[in-house]
Amino acid sequence: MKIALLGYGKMGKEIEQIALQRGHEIVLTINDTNLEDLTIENLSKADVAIEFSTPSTVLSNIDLCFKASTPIVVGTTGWYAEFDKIKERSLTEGKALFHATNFSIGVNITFHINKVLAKIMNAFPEYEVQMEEIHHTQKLDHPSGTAITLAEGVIENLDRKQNYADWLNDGSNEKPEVASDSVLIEALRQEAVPGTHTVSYVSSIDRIDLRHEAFNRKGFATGAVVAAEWLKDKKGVFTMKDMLSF
Ligand SMILES: NC(=O)C1=CN([C@@H]2O[C@H](COP(=O)(O)OP(=O)(O)OC[C@H]3O[C@@H](n4cnc5c(N)ncnc54)[C@H](O)[C@@H]3O)[C@@H](O)[C@H]2O)C=CC1
Ligand SMILES: O=C(O)C1=N[C@H](C(=O)O)C[C@H](O)C1
Repeated sequence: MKIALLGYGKMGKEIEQIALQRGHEIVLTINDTNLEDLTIENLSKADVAIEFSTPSTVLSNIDLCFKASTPIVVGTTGWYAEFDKIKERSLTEGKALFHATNFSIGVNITFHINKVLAKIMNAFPEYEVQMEEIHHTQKLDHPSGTAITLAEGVIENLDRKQNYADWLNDGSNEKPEVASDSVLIEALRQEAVPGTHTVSYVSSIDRIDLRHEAFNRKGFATGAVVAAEWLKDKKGVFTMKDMLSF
């Protein structure tokens, strides 16, 4: 498969290694030093594009891939406010889009358990739910896309929670008070952490933690390449649940 890598930073480079190991060819790599190569003509030479760039560049990259009719796998986070518009456009124009806030199998298993646990906790109002995400200091968005997906899983299944609140705990501010129907997501930034997410249920007598810790970026990168292989000849909008069998 011929792959275009839109975003050739930490994730783009990790994806390149996995793609080559799986027998694919990288026909285009884009970062902020060669944007002149980011053309519809170049994109149309790829069977699929894998997009891990920045929250401020992802939408124009999706637009270019749609114009080139190149299926696109999007891992970039921090753009989901625009998701409904992009989905609508993809469906009406017959394009192919695969998106996920987290491509790792371990996190997707965690997403599933999180929903089951939230449903169980309806019967136990003495537990308060809270969330924490820890990432490297270069991360541009907060809370992480994964934390938002976890919060959505709680909100869909735990009747006493209706929304989430974001707290970037960088030492300059106090823990905010949040309404009782809100899940607080605490975002911490620490040197070189690939991504750690914890959903906690805390009562006055004990605490239950559901925690996923990525040791490196291989899980994210492998998931993105497998998603690209899966997407290649499809049209429509897909995510990990469509590809995984649980
Ligand atoms: N869904 C998932 O499983 C994962 C998602 N991510 C997300 O992927 C994104 C990228 O993460 P990293 O690789 O760690 O960031 P990074 O900062 O290391 O790399 C971003 C790259 O995008 C490039 N870039 C800037 N403008 C561009 C443009 N117009 N078109 C294409 N590339 C452009 C930059 O030069 C840089 O090379 C972030 O939004 C992050 O949250 C990261 C890991 C896993
Ligand atoms: O920026 C990152 O690094 C990561 N971003 C994704 C997110 O926002 O959830 C996925 C992973 O946690 C790493």
